[in-house]
Amino acid sequence: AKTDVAGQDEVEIPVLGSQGQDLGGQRQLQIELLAKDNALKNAQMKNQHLQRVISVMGALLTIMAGIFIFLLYRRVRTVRNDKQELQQANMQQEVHAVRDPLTGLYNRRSFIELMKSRPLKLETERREDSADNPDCLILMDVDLFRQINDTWGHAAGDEVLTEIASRLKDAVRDSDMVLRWGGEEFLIYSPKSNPAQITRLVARVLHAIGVKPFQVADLQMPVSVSAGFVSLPFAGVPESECSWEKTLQIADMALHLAKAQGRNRACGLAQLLIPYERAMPVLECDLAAAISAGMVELIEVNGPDQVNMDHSGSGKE
Ligand SMILES: Nc1nc2c(ncn2[C@@H]2O[C@H](COP(=O)(O)OP(=O)(O)OP(=O)(O)O)[C@@H](O)[C@H]2O)c(=O)[nH]1
Repeated sequence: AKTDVAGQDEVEIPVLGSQGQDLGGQRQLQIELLAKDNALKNAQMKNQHLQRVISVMGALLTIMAGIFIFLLYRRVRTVRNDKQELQQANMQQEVHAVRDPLTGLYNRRSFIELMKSRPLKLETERREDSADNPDCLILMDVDLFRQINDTWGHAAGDEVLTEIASRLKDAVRDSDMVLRWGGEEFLIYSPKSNPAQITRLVARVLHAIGVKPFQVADLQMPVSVSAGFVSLPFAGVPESECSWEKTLQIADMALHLAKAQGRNRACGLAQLLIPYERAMPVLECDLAAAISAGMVELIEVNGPDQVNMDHSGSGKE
């Protein structure tokens, strides 16, 4: 301590001046830095939290999108399956509407539909060649089929019908139509066949059925058919006068004549030898009388020789 003029000691006041200010400033700076640091950490924590929320939300969204896509896929698949099933059902219905379920052949209904659409064709394409190349109807009935059923059982009978269908299809041209007319009756519709072709086709059909016994399980069965055949239009008579239904009735009469003459054969009615109006009433009542009276020309086709047509004995190999 210094002594002043009055002899009193001068007290040395510490110089806080700029040093103190520095300290205060540093502390302030530290506080600010800490505050900034805190703020940064807070911001980082908030950021991390936000990121976690975003990740969770993203995961949730992904899961939900996955579930949505899965459900959508299932729905689309179900709708597609339903549609396919419906289409298949419709197709089956269509097939059953035109096909016989046992043999797979066309059925009676499909033939009627075909005949309904036929007059349209008649007007255009058939005019020129219908006289030379008429269509042909061959109606067939399996011989003694009841005996086959009674002796070997209904299932064996069914197999015989299926095999007949297969042999008939093999015997005809691609353009011919083979139908199961009902029960043990079959029909071949052969468009545009001349008379010589018709006779050959009928012979081929009888041969296809009768030449080789049918193999059913371990049985060997001789099978034959009888047939009646006619041209359509019948004997050149316009269909406006003799419709396809009436023509088929005439084929049925010819078929019964073939049965009466001993089976395994076919009878065809070709030309009328007197006018249709006079021939028809006799023909419808008594075909044999109409033939012997020279009203209609008869064509006969024999089937192949049969070894033994009696099914009441055993046909086991
Ligand atoms: N297995 C089987 N039999 C059938 C079917 N449809 C009809 N039948 C049988 O066919 C037989 C027809 O017999 P009939 O009309 O008396 O004539 P048939 O014994 O063939 O004698 P003919 O015609 O005089 O040679 C009957 O026994 C019917 O039950 C079928 O889908 N399956």
